[in-house]
Amino acid sequence: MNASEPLGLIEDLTVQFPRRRSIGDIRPKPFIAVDHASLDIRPGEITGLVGESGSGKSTLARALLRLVPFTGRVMISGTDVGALPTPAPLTYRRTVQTVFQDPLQALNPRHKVAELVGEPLAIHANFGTRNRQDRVVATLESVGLDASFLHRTTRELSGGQRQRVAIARAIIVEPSLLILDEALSALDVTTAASVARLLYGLLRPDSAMLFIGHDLAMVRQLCDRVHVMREGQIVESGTADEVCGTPRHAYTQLLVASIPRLLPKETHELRPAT
Ligand SMILES: Nc1ncnc2c1ncn2[C@@H]1O[C@H](COP(=O)(O)OP(=O)(O)OP(=O)(O)O)[C@@H](O)[C@H]1O
Repeated sequence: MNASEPLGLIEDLTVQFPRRRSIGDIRPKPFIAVDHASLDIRPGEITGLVGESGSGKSTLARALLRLVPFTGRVMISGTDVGALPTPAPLTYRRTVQTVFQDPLQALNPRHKVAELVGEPLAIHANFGTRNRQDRVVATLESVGLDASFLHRTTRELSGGQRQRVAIARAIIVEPSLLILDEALSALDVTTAASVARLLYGLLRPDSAMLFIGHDLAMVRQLCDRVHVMREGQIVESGTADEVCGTPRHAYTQLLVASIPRLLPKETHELRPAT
């Protein structure tokens, strides 16, 4: 895949949810959570998706994962996602992995780190079946944890370490697209910054990340390009510096104005010098 070719192409994506009937309302109109949204996701980049709570960011991500019905066109790594059955086949589920805000919900508390990180290799049986243990250790090391963590449960880890385990579990099957849905939001600033730095190291030229978040200061540091979502629509798109530095849409201006002026020191210079 060459860098000019998008890894993900989302055109006119619309997701509607039926509303419950209310008294006297025979057929209420469906609720439109994502409203004709278009964006692309380029390889080798971290694409940001920002917007206030309820603006439709997670629903857009769920459409990419083929978890909700949608109209419009979604192409991820050459797969026409709308043409896939629900649930999506294993081969596609390997292609797109997600890390959520709360790793305690996503990770079985009775399982040890070795099982949690190794499990996707068992699920995706055709992928990396040899030297499974070595691969688990190498993946843990790539997220800054070592073999001494293998036999701990998630309750024996800090929030940052848990999120690193969740990232290791997602990347062990080498997805083309890693969706980070508020993945840093529950972490303190220092820990979030160190996990954000880690994300750079994990980005391959043929893979991409979709970073969903509220924190525009973090998004500006972390992302290459940013899309701003409001009431299901993409209202502004551009490079992180354009969108966060010289926002054009009034809504983005409001979001930017809400960034604390004094950013904590740790959020500066997340990107390695180029
Ligand atoms: N399964 C569902 N049925 C009905 N409405 C839904 C469903 N899932 C989401 N919604 C609604 O769609 C809207 C968008 O929700 P979504 O979770 O995508 O927003 P978000 O931008 O990710 O918010 P947050 O930042 O709080 O996670 C919300 O009003 C939500 O209540």
